[in-house]
Amino acid sequence: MAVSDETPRTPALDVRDLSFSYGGAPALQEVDLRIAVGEFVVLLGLNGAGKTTLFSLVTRLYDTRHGHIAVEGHDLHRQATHAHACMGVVFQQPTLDLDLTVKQNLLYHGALHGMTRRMAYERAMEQLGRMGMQDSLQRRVRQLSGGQRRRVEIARGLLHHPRLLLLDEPTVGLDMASRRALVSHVHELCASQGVAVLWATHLIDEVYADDRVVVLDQGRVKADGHVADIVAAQGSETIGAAFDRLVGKETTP
Ligand SMILES: Nc1ncnc2c1ncn2[C@@H]1O[C@H](COP(=O)(O)OP(=O)(O)OP(=O)(O)O)[C@@H](O)[C@H]1O
Repeated sequence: MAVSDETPRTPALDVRDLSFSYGGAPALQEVDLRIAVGEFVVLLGLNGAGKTTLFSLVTRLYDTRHGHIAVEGHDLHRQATHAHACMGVVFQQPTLDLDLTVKQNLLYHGALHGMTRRMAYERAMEQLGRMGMQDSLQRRVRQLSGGQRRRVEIARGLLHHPRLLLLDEPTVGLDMASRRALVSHVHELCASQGVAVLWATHLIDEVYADDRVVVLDQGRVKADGHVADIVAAQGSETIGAAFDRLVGKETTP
């Protein structure tokens, strides 16, 4: 039987009714979030909104007790290995080994994902090549700039060809030019490699005019839509003003 064009594709990430508390303090409340294959989504929230907690649950650093998470249709609990194989992660705090070379860092990650050295090397060259960083393969990470290190982390996150890339405030500590370049680079990756991306940030200038934005505030999703729709729904002029209104930061004239 032919599959209808209208058959919904399995989302790259499917989060349903997710709640989480630290002790008695709720950090996430009834969060729903679906990301389609190849979609770029900005998770926008102030410090403390719950972005990192959400990442910790999706990457299974914390255990989900209330709610459901699936990656590419793989339930995070019952099919954890498959779910993990489908995701790449760039954490808020850099996790490269500074004393190893770029090559050593990437090949080690490849080994963790069961790749031969040759395959990991070829993929490392492929990913670094996309960023114009092939020449950095033999350099120690310590010798790289902050922006270059972030690119290596993204290359590492993509080495096992995940369908979903999670980035938690990946531009922290970078100057404006490096931030802009990184945001642009990940948008391009999304378009050219069909990778779904969840980009967490509190910086409004990282949002592109046609991005889909999920506004998280005090653990709740306050808005989920494309920039123009959120701006219109809030009766605001800009996404910055709409965001301020949604999180109650609006200043009265
Ligand atoms: N390990 C922890 N123990 C107790 N409370 C925590 C812990 N981690 C986070 N929280 C609290 O949970 C809430 C959400 O924090 P979280 O780090 O997820 O937010 P965030 O949006 O990622 O913020 P930031 O951008 O500052 O990292 C905050 O109120 C925070 O104080």
